[in-house]
Amino acid sequence: MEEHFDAAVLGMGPGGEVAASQLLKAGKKVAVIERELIGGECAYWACVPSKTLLRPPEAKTGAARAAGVTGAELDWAAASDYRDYMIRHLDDKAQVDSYTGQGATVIKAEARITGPGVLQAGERTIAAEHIIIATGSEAVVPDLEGAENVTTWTNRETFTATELPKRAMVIGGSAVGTETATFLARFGVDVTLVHRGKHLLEREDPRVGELARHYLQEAGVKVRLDTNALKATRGDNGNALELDDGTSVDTDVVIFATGRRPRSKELGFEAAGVTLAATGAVEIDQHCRAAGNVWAIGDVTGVMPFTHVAKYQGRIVADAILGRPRAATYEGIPRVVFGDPEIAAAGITQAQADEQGLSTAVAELDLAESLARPWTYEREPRGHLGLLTDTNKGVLIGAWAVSPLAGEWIHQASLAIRARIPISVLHDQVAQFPTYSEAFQAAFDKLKYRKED
Ligand SMILES: Cc1cc2nc3c(=O)[nH]c(=O)nc-3n(C[C@H](O)[C@H](O)[C@H](O)COP(=O)(O)OP(=O)(O)OC[C@H]3O[C@@H](n4cnc5c(N)ncnc54)[C@H](O)[C@@H]3O)c2cc1C
Ligand SMILES: NC(=O)c1ccc[n+]([C@@H]2O[C@H](COP(=O)([O-])OP(=O)(O)OC[C@H]3O[C@@H](n4cnc5c(N)ncnc54)[C@H](O)[C@@H]3O)[C@@H](O)[C@H]2O)c1
Repeated sequence: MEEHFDAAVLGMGPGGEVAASQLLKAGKKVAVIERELIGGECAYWACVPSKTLLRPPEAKTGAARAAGVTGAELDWAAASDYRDYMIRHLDDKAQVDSYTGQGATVIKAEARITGPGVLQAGERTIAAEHIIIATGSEAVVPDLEGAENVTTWTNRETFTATELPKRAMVIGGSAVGTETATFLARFGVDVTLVHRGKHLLEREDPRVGELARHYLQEAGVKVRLDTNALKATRGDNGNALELDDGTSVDTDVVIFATGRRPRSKELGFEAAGVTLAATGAVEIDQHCRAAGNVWAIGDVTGVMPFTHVAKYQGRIVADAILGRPRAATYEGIPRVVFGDPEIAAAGITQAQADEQGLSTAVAELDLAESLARPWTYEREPRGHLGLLTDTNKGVLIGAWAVSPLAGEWIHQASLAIRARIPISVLHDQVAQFPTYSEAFQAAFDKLKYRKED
């Protein structure tokens, strides 16, 4: 027998959770369907455990860098206990009870769409006026010869590990690779990171990649750029990874940080009129509509795969269903990699500006040369800020910062880009002394940001 709902949310990661909560608050009859754990990848295997485990080493290096502090030590048992608490011991009973308490029908089952407005979730047939696809993404595991002979991890094993290996090879030099290598190296693991590109974090400006490499090396990571893993073997000295430069590196574990793929295969989305791109991403319009009354949010859309974007799209869809539609805009949304120091960016890069034929000006600031805060913060001050402006419009279009707390103060650039605040206003903005935020004014001092300057 069919059960009827105003909306069915397929996948309860951060995107699905926000959409469901907003609709429940508005009094809608909602079914939420989750095959694993309510909270999704982010809460159990990605953002939350990684940031929880990156914090203790950050505090330790922070203590070592601050004048007058001695004796901070890492305690893996305590750190991993707290991580287990933060990932709810991989148990979502409290979340199930909470959504049930809010009036949702919670179905813990694998679901697929069987036709317009109809889903099959385990034994249950769900008919819904609106279907919200929020099935997220999964780790891409490349076809590495010999991988079956060695221990391989993705983010799931890495960030739920109870014991750390002595040696680790990380394949992939983007966000997951950088955070994984930072976490493991700071906890004393001998880490080699192999990246096939010329720069780490290739979607950012090359300068960001250079700085990321510098700080990974400072943490003890051996960074191998322009190098590919060819074959994994098991020998007397444990596992080994043969690389395409003719060398081989011994390791206990090979960690894939090689990207994510939308979870869209064989879920019947086409039965509801949804179009999938070649990448498997669900195609959406500016209201996150995938077809008729079918909506899609989060990683499955392939649009900026971040939790904050999934949550934002969840609000966009809930508003559309509740009769107050607004277009999503992705301008200025921050991107933060939680290295040590943090690596943050917003807006577009120089390469993207060039592709768009924009007339630009750039400035880079070494924070220690211009500001007091880096010196009051740590004995050997770190930090760089890069700005990119559109000289025709006199607005900021891109910014990056590699610095302590950059993930916090990048939000000024984020807002400036999104709201297109004139640089004359930004330049006149007064930041508290002594803060990292003062960097913006100092960088604007260096910048030719209007054509007539
Ligand atoms: C190591 C790592 C660290 C990260 N750190 C950050 C960070 O610090 N900040 C940040 O913003 N982003 C981070 N991300 C990205 C972030 O995890 C994702 O962008 C986010 O989880 C996407 O949310 P989502 O709701 O789209 O999907 P997901 O979190 O993937 O959730 C989708 C849910 O759908 C369920 N599902 C799928 N198919 C079905 C089905 N057929 N039936 C029922 N249920 C189904 C899944 O079980 C899952 O629970 C990180 C990613 C990784 C890998
Ligand atoms: N702090 C954060 O917000 C945060 C942290 C981690 C991840 N994330 C999100 O998760 C997404 C996935 O991150 P990611 O780093 O896994 O993926 P990615 O797609 O950003 O990078 C994957 C990397 O793996 C390399 N690669 C792919 N296939 C390979 C192969 N066969 N051999 C060698 N190298 C290969 C690519 O060149 C690339 O550098 C990101 O887009 C990001 O949005 C966010």
